[in-house]
Amino acid sequence: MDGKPASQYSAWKKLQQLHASKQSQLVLKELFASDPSRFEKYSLNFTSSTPDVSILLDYSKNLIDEEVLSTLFALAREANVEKFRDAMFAGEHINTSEGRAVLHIALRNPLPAQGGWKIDEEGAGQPVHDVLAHMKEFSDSVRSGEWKGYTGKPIDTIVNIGIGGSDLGPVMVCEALKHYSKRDLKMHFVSNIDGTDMAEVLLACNRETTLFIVASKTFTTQETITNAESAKKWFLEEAKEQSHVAKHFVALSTNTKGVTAFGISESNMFQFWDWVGGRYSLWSAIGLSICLSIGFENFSELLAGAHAMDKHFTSAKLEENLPVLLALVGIWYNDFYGAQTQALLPYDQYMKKFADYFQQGDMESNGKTVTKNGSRVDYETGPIIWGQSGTNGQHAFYQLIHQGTKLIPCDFLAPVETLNPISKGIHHEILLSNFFAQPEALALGKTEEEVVQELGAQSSNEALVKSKIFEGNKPTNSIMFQKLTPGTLGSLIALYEHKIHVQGAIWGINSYDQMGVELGKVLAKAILKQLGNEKDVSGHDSSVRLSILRILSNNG
Ligand SMILES: O=P(O)(O)OC[C@H]1O[C@](O)(CO)[C@@H](O)[C@@H]1O
Repeated sequence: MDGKPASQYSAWKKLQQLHASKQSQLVLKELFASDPSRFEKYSLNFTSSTPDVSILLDYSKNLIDEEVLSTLFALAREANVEKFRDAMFAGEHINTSEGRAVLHIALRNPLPAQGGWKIDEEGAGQPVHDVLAHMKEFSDSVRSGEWKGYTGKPIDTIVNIGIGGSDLGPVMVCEALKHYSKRDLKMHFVSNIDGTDMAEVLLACNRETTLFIVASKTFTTQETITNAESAKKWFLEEAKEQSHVAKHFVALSTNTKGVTAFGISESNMFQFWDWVGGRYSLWSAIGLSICLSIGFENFSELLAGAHAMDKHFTSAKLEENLPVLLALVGIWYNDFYGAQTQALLPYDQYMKKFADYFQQGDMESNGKTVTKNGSRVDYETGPIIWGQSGTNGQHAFYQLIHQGTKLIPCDFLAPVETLNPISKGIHHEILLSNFFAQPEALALGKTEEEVVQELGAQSSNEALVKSKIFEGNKPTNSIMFQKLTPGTLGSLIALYEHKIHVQGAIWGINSYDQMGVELGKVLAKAILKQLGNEKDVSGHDSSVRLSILRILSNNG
């Protein structure tokens, strides 16, 4: 909680010893063979009735036994994980470097009168619900066609302009909940400063029927403001009158001054607060594009699903707490087995952006080298997050997971029921068969004897035999959920958010700032000023200087 280095905990030291002494005994094939109740022991259910959510976490295919697991829980206790969690929920300023509370959980918290927590932080109660009411009113009127563009036509295209947390959450959720979307409302997301991003989207837009959402917590982000200015210029080329902007541009921000200076009136602004981190902001006004796509009721269900997971996280004991479990087994590989990465592999095409989303969520949160009190860590912190939907990934990178030299812990996720049971459900059956087969293959592998038997006469080719051996013993979690509903997605996102929180607490780092993205931004601004004239190019290493000069000579 106070930024104590994790390596100083006695449980940490014991885990180092356990890793050294037990590695050869932690063999999944043998662990399953010797304990028929391993699945019952190492699986957990999360259920909620409103909204209806059912998630099964099977963590039996991890390189753990009772002793390892109980030491991991001891580590969580020694690191005061529960206290740190409660501090977040109470609105304490756990983002110490910026002196801020971390209250994305307040965005999905019902009012205290309706069973929510009381949180003493400006904006965290009624104002959240006032903004939600504004989002409902606005999204209802756009979706019903009541909101008209400057020539009196209803809106049929939404363009969300934002980057990082002001883009990735809305993109991921809109994609994941497409099944629930208003299909005749086209959704676009522009994030990159590369003009290609905006130019290609504008080709698909009609000025009379397009609504631009400028999403930026700070309203100073270079990419977003430049893209928004270009969109406004494009719009005014035909609309002409500045007053028409009000029908076609809204802003989601904490910065009222910046929004009004851009030319968007306060009435077209949806507010949020500095205690909402960008990468945790999809629950806030930043979710307006989600609301427009799937409707306010579904958006509310998404929030309720996350709130249900918040309740679980705050009330379940550590041993039965899904986020805590994911965090602890992650630490086991990250810090003791030397795993560098963690793959997220959803067997649900709607969730194809899930790993992209948590790349920012996890890596911007826990990609830190100093603890909260400023000492350099002498252990590994946040993992590299990556992945894509199954079965596509199987035909791309699974080879390396199965037979490469790197240990890659994987989380497999899949729905019991599909939303698209085409061809009598055969697609889903095949999908699920792969979802079960991969963790099994990763865990059990294939021995030399099995390969020899399989190859028969060809087994005299030793090199061939060796190439077909699967060492196995690769750890995985399997997460099965009933169906991809808004509520379920909300719970799943909150599950991973809290996993990140627990890991950050144990590592003693601040998971809620992102100083590491600043230096590049500052340098880019300085270089931008030099891109007009050769004489201005100074202060760089030779590689940057000569490359800039090459661009300048190309520009004549
Ligand atoms: O919403 P803003 O202020 O435009 O910031 C966008 C993104 O930029 C960052 O500050 C850094 O890349 C992210 O944390 C944030 O999500």
